[in-house]
Amino acid sequence: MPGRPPMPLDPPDLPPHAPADAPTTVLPPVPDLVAGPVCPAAPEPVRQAIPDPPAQPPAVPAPSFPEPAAPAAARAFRPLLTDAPGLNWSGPGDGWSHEWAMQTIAEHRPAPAPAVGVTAAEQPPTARDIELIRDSLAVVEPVADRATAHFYALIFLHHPEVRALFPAAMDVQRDRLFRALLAAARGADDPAALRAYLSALGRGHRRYGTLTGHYGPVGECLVQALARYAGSRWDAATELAWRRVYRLVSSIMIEAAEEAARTSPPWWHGEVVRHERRTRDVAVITVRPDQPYPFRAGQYASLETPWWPRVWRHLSFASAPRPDGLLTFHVKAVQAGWVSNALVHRAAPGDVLRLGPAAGTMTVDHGSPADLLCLGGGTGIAPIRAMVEELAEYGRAGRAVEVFYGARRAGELYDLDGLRELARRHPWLTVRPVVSGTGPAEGALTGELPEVVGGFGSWTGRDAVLSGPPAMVRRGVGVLLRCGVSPERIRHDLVGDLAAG
Ligand SMILES: NC(=O)C1=CN([C@@H]2O[C@H](COP(=O)(O)OP(=O)(O)OC[C@H]3O[C@@H](n4cnc5c(N)ncnc54)[C@H](O)[C@@H]3O)[C@@H](O)[C@H]2O)C=CC1
Repeated sequence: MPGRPPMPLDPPDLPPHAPADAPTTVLPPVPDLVAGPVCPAAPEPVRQAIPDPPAQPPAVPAPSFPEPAAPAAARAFRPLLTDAPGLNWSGPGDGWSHEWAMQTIAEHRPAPAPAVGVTAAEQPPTARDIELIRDSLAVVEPVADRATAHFYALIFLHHPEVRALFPAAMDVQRDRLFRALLAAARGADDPAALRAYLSALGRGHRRYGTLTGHYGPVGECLVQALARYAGSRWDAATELAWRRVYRLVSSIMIEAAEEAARTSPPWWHGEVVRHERRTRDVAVITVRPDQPYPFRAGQYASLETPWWPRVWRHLSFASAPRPDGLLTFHVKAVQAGWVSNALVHRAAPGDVLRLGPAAGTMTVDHGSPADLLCLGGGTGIAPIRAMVEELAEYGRAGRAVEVFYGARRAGELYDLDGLRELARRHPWLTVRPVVSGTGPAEGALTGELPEVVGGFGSWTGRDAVLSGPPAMVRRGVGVLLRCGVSPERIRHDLVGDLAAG
């Protein structure tokens, strides 16, 4: 058995870059804010007035499920990791982290009563509150790892019943929480978008087992942790600001979760029915959900594998809703990616995954008369493939769709045959493979995907969708803006990230 880490006063360092599919959180206030491919601030494109818009895809009716049903023909879940002392550094079940947490908390006893009146904390946040929150976050940012470790230590010590909702390894989780707080503070400028996002977040948190009663204690722990690490920047006005914002955030999430509980289960089970290795690292996985699963092309789901309990990873649907109800995902095994490696290298037909509800706003606007330009990089092609399928079913006649599909090597264009097959059947669709690395690239354009698209000249008047590595999306947006695409016509899955600069 691996030895326990020494007993430092500080928790282990966070990895500089969290793997794409590292653990996601299970508690409010905003843990998933940065975990998903789509962030809340995606602007709704300007809708044109057009006669007789084509039919939208029918929404799959969501039946009422008081409790999630047992999966049909499910294989028993056999977690790979049920006890990992070296990883499970945080939580009352772990002696090392327990000791550390006791020490840190003893140093800083919970603040007595809040310094502000209940009534004041119940008021909606003001613009000044948002400023105070941003100021205090700026102070906490350099010590974010300690602040978030302290936050979780407080939760796990004072509310140990909550520990079971979290993944065993908490390191990436800590990083996510703070980045989420930053993203929420930034998003406060657009209350409508933030509300939409928080509602989705509240619905999504049902899959973790989050209950309405968890929000209050979590808020208290958050305020205490921030109070400790905001140092002299913390005062009564800042505390009031945090309480108001937290109250608003949690009320939106709770309302959405309770609303969703009336019509849909907190999660779905999905049995793997097909597993195709397309390259060494990429698998295309088809899943049969145990109940009707409502979604739109361009959205994504959170997935949990049997091997890494409570570790969720976002994946886009790679096909439009179809009559047999099956769902397809494209997964690339990334370095240190627990979920992605399990899905690519271990999953097989018969394995049962868990799925959270569909989320994301990068859907096709069938009311738009504009031609559509799509940039898909690597497995980022997945939602674009789904959107093309949906357009084939419901798109308006005469709307041209151009897909640029980028990879580093020709052999990595794992979905090119399928896209070309679609293009053969639908003359409105053009598919252009783009290869950025050296090596043979027969039939493909060469160069970095954004620059290749920019080389085509003006794209004025188009709707555009981008999906792929964040750097590609960022550069792609810049190129499209320079090529005449209006900002409100550009959709991608990194809006919050881009807003961050
Ligand atoms: N699996 C899924 O359902 C989805 C995945 N994604 C994301 O898509 C990404 C796919 O990653 P990989 O397949 O490894 O792609 P990759 O790293 O192999 O790159 C794919 C394409 O993007 C271009 N690219 C990469 N970095 C670039 C940069 N800095 N500037 C300009 N172009 C750049 C490459 O030249 C290539 O054309 C991941 O970040 C994943 O999270 C996004 C949406 C859905």
